[in-house]
Amino acid sequence: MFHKIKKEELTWGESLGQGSFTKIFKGKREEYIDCDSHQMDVLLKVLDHTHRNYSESLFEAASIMSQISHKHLILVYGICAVNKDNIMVQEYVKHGALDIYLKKNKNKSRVNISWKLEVAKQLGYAMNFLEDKRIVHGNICAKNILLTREGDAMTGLPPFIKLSDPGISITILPIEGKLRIDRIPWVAPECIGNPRNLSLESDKWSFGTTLWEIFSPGDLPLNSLEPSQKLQFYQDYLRLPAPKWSELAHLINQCMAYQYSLRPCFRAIIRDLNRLITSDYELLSDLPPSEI
Ligand SMILES: N#Cc1ccc(Nc2nc(N)cc(-n3ccc(CO)n3)n2)cc1
Repeated sequence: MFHKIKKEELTWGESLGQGSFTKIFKGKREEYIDCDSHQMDVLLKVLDHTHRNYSESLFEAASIMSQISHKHLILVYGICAVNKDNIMVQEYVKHGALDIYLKKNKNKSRVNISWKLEVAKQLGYAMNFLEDKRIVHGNICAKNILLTREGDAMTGLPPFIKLSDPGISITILPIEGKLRIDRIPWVAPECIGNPRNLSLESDKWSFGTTLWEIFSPGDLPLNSLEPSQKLQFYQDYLRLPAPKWSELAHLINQCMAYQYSLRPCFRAIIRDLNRLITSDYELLSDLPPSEI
């Protein structure tokens, strides 16, 4: 399962924002290694009291991430459950979530095509690792990608990302609720009607949507649609607006195949991303970065 962390070990810092069910805070964790104390930065993810009934889903998310370790997966130290608070304690990632970073750096030259391809490839490695272990993540999106290193185009230092925990699983969200529709177009079509269809294949669909997010300058897909129109999008087998770069559009559409057996495995996705990386340089000559 996961390590139980005592309240006394934790010191609370500033609020860093909130998700749909949780609030996140910076914190410090006191830990004793061979009897002298060490203070380390941690991220405290607190389940809202109103969603206390979702606590076992938060524990499940922590448990999944605690069972495995990989350089592109977030390190979860454990859970601290005190009176009515349920807190997931994870490593503190310096630059936070990718969706916010992309918005903030929308037209910065630092976040160029090779930067985005590197981030996409690292996510592919994390997903390939999970696929090899037959572990379903269930909530792949730019909000759950964390940036440990911004990278530096001058020195050629690439960015470095870690995939965060999946948070509250869609399988326990009420079927009629808006909360599940809000996850369109990240959640695969086969999971909207029956979330039990969450699978390694549905993670591939979400990867496709996340690729679209990474290459769209900070836009949210289908953001302008009402919930009913989002459902209709799937019923009409519609596609996200294709990026101008046709090879990228092709890869996104392969991942977001409505027929889940047609979605490529992550080994194939990584191979295709490597092809884009090598082909990318001819492309640079004729399109400004924001026009991909
Ligand atoms: N300004 C600012 C700022 C915000 C957050 C961090 N750090 C961090 N560390 C983690 N381990 C996880 C997260 N998350 C953020 C959203 C989610 C949802 O998954 N996680 N943020 C650093 C700077």
